[in-house]
Amino acid sequence: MMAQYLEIKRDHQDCLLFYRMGDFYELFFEDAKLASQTLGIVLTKRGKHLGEDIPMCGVPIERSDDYLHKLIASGHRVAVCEQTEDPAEARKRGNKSVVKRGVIRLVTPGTLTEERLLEPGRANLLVALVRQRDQDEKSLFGLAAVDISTGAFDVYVTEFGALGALLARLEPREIVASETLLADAALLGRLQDGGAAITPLNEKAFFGRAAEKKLLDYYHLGTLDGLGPLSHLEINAAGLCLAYIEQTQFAAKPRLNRPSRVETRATLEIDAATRVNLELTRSQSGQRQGSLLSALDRTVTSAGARTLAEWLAAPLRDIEKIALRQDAIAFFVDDPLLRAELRKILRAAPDMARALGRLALDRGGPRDLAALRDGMFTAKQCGAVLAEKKPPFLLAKAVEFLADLDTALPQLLGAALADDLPLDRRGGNFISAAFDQQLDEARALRDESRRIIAALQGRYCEKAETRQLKIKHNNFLGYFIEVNQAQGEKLLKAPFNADFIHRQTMADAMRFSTTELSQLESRITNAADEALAIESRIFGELVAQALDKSAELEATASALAGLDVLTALAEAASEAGWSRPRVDNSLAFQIEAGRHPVVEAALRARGEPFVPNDCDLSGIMGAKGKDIGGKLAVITGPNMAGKSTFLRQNALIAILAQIGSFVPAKTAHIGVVDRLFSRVGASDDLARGRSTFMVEMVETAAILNQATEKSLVILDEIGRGTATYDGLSIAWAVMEHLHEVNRARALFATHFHELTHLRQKLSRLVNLCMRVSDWRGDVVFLHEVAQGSADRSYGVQVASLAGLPTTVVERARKILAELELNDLRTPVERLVADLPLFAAPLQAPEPKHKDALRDALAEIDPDDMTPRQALEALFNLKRVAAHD
Ligand SMILES: Nc1ncnc2c1ncn2[C@@H]1O[C@H](COP(=O)(O)OP(=O)(O)OP(=O)(O)O)[C@@H](O)[C@H]1O
Repeated sequence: MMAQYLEIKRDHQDCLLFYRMGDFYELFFEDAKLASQTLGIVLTKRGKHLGEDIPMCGVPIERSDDYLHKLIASGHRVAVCEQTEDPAEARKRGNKSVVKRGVIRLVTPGTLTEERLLEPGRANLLVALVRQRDQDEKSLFGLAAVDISTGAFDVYVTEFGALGALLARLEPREIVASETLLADAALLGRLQDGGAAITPLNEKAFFGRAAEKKLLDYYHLGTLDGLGPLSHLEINAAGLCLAYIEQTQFAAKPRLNRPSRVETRATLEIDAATRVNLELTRSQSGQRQGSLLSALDRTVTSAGARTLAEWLAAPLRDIEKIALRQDAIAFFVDDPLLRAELRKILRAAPDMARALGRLALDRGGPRDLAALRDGMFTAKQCGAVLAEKKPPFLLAKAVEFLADLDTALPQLLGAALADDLPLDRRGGNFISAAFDQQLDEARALRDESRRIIAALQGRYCEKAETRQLKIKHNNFLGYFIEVNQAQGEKLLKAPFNADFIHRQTMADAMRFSTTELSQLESRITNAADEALAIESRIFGELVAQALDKSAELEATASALAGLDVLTALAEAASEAGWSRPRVDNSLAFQIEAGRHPVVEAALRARGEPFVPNDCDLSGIMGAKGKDIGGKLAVITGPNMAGKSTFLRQNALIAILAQIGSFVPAKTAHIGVVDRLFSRVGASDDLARGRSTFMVEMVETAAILNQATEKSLVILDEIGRGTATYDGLSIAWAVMEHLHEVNRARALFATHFHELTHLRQKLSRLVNLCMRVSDWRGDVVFLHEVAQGSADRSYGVQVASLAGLPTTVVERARKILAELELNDLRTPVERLVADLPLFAAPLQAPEPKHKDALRDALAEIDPDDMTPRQALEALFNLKRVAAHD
């Protein structure tokens, strides 16, 4: 057996091997040590290898999902090795022969399907990445994202610059890419940012024609035209993904939708840093709690929760699509009774997509079939309730689809499945009585035989003249008669031994059999086996029928999820008094009485009010109706006054508006934002050797390089991580660039009050400040945003509120008074007047030094030169150097 183990293990070095032995998966050698440590289970030993004890540990089959969950969560991959033949078959080859085994599946983070291994409210994406360089050596990436638990399959094409944003949006659990690609350190760093498992693949076999063939075979197509227009990059990425699925799933074939192209330009692009800063799906500490998603989520199904997370990760840019969602939400806001009724029905909707995914992989059970049945009925019910009203377009389409749904399958499942369903199908008893005549007969025989056993026990008691006789069952002996020692001695003798045949003597009992009992046993076993075989056949037939309808089932599941999200967004909007924003293609950004949904909810929980604030960054039209660009608001005010909250709330309102949701504001008018950037708060990235200041500058650079006049930019205290004048100068130049070049709508919070003087130069700059009142020397935060600039920072007062020792606070007051006396601001005012506007030297400066020597060197190709040519080249270089 060890030889077999070692042979299988050799092919799966990068996985822990779960080796099936009876009712356990056993692990050996290093695998056992690792698993026992990770899982906290006992490490034992079994036999010897090369003279050494073999470490071993095991997990029981019925709890293996829990153990798998822990191992995957701690970054391991697991190869599941099953017995591939009946032990009886192996015995036929001789008593010592080993049962055949083989790996049937690799369990990796991106290929999970089991309910207990998956997060209900989160997609479980596997991403395959390929690269292509164009003539300019620019990289383009093809990316395929598959969720084998639901069948979702999307393909994307993106540039390196936008790759991080796309990955941050998708949040894959696992990324597969070629070894060559992963050798690129910059790229690898970007892939590692999201914390996904990274799996290298030897790619050659999967590209080009091989990738095409993978797709054709998978979908049984003769030509790729059936998949719509896909580029080579998309085909390669999809092919790589399918290749990895094959490598991990072996014979099992997940049900996957056909790959569909997603245009990244159709959605609001939000880079990874901004997602983290704005705490969209997770708070800064990594929890769901405290994020926008958790404050917003009123969904009642897991599929709905996943869809909401997807919407929030990819807000739209198409104003028509946004309006369709808004119409549906408004409809539900206006009809709370209908909303409540639908939400009540939806609460019973099971996770159809994932149930279907498991059934397709032959990992499903009776409850998965029931999920399809219940899901279909729920969908029909929702459709009927909605049809009574006059719903807007998006919902009317759903009603139409649901009305046409054929109920033959759920009816069949309804008739076939028993009321109480076991989790596992192997034990049978999930098909209801009266569904199949053959099954009923086998079951009757099986159950009747059991009654006969009970009667037999009574008869044998009489025959053996004892009341202590029992008929029992175990796997080794089958059915047997058990009596105590004294009775056993008696049965060994005449006349009893004519009927009772001795089988086993135990310490305190003896076991017997009879010819009659043996015959009965085979009848019982046969009947039970037959019943099980029939149930298994019926299960297979039902699954086949369900899979035949998989496209319809999938569409039903997504209609239910969509309904859940739309009613949930209406629920959130009604609860918190949100309003429908006006979203168009202008450069407007006008929020009246906006609020931060997460901070407001936290304050409300503490019984404190949130102060709403207006914000107007709307673009200014130039002559001839041409947009000149958005406004740039500079916000000053003390720490703790609410600057960051104000900045973030406006970004969140834009995101909510573009997912089609209502927004926490009295009114809002937003011109669609193409990209959202934020540089908020301090964080360093020591793992990648970047200080706080460096991270800040890298993120700021990305903003200045990419923001357009349709973007929204949020900058919080740029330049504070370095010396005052360096910081001020950087912040100054950044603002000029934003105003003159990017022309994006922007909010800029700063402690450099000097920057407010730029108002004189920059026409679209507005100064805002957080109002505070000074009460007997103490600062009181009003959290109100007002026009104008803050007169002072109140830093010392805030420090005193934070509990700095009084001596330090007093000393700081004195120093501040000295500094103010010297009036450091005067030179800045002068600078504003004197410095030419940023626009003047906007063209990139000429390279400092034209390097002729370097150019000459670049032209030399040593591989292509004779020694004589090399010598000439050397002389030439000396000449160039002399002139330079
Ligand atoms: N509009 C508001 N209404 C009521 N409370 C608010 C409001 N805005 C902020 N707050 C409260 O003030 C606290 C501080 O806000 P915030 O972090 O936005 O201040 P800040 O000016 O950015 O401070 P710092 O400069 O120190 O980062 C918040 O945690 C919140 O409790």
